[in-house]
Amino acid sequence: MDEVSTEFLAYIIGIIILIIFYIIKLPRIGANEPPLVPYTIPILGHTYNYFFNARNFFKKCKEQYGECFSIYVFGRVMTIVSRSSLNEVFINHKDFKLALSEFLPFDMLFENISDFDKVTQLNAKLVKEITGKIDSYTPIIQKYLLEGIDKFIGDCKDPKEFLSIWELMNHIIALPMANIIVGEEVASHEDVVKSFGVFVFDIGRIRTIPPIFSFIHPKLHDFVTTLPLRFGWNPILHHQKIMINHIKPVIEKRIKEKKMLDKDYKFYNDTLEFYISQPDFDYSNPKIFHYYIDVLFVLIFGSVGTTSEIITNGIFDLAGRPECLNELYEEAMIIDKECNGSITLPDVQKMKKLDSFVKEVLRHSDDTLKFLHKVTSESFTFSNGYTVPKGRRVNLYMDDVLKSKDAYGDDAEEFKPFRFVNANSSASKVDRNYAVFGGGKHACPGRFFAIHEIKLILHKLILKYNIKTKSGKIENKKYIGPISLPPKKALIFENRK
Ligand code: HEM
Repeated sequence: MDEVSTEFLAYIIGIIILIIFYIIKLPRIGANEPPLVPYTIPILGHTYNYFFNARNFFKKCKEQYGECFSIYVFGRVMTIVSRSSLNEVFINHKDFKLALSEFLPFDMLFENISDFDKVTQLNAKLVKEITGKIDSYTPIIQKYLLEGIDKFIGDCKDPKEFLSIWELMNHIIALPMANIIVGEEVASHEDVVKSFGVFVFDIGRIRTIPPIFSFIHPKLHDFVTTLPLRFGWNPILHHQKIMINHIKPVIEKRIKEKKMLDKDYKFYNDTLEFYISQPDFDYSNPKIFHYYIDVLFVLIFGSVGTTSEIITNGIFDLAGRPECLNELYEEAMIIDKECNGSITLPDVQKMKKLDSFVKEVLRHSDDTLKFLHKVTSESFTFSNGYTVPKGRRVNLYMDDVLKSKDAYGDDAEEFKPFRFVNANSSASKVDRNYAVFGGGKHACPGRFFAIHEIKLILHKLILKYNIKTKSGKIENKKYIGPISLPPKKALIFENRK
């Protein structure tokens, strides 16, 4: 064969491969499914709009296609569910499951856990127990928050500029969280507290690769992103080692005490006691002990980064609005005077303006879509008649819920810090128009604890510092497609006179 005909053959084969690829990748939508929004570029589908124009794109799609519609992103169909149907996803646990593994390879990260549902149930039980004792934890939270603020922000007689505010807040709240979760003795080690603070960011590094390989096949993306793990780089191992080294001697000590004191044994006020008291707990069996260390890290993963993200958003929302900061300062001063600086649970409950502010911060978290689920039953039919098949990715249109004019009025888009002051609607209350903590049976059990801690730290920061954005403006969040992250801008802290 001469050179020209070889080239021609290669060209034809290339075109055939492309056509086959195109046919394989054509989205298939069943008869009764939510409509697929048309698109112009094959294979790419709606990926560009999903990534670079999320807010406007989903608004237009809803106006045109209604409550439920489907889009084609990263080589797969995804159904978007808006406000009226969204709650059906939360309450039908047999049909939908939160698809966390789409973001992180949990089964590879936490090698000692085989049943994540069991772990979630155990941690949910633990969190409900600590919520019941929130009053007894308040002095511990307060003590270590103050220690963290002093250590990481300190004296700002001369204004100080801080750049990585989310990391800063993570380090501060790691202190009270570590003291409550693993207890004061274990948390007295600096590397333990540091692990609490950086663990979420270390894991997050796996998430940084956008799912471009999913255009070929989702499994290829999973394979590529887990390559470092397959070659032995697991960001958890280092933290596990630290925790095992410091927790083991404390457990040994407590078990000895228990034997010696029997009924007179005084339970420590931390969640380590909860794990130790589980019937199958055995620290001398490495398999069981390492399993519980992983369970502990799942709790840290779900509790520290989430809380510090909202605190960070809150500080930016304050720093850009001096009039709001002043009004909250006045409320904080009155409460601080009444309790002489030592806050109790009823004092936190008195912070009505702060509670309303925190709720508005959460309402403005600004994720267009959130809570990616997967259909786990054969199919699910919404009350509007649309059916989604098994395996379908279902994402929730949070903007449509949290910025709903029906629920929040014509000014729903506006940030109004004191919107809820007289509304008898606290920041931790779950309802269908305020789904920031999920909904149904699995709604976040840590929300009372989280709001309590967020209010406490903001109260202490507002009392101590005047906080401003360096630019003097309200800073925008960072957007990665339909997901938002706190602004990555500088803040100035200055002591109050
Ligand atoms: C502002 C901070 C927080 C936010 C925004 C948040 C949000 C959420 C969300 C959206 C869920 C899933 C709900 C669902 O599946 O429907 C969840 C579950 C959970 N959260 Fe939180 N969370 C926060 C803080 C915390 C804290 C501080 C703790 C622990 C002290 C915690 C413990 C849990 C647990 C154990 C679950 C699993 C519940 C279950 O599946 O039954 N969370 N959280």
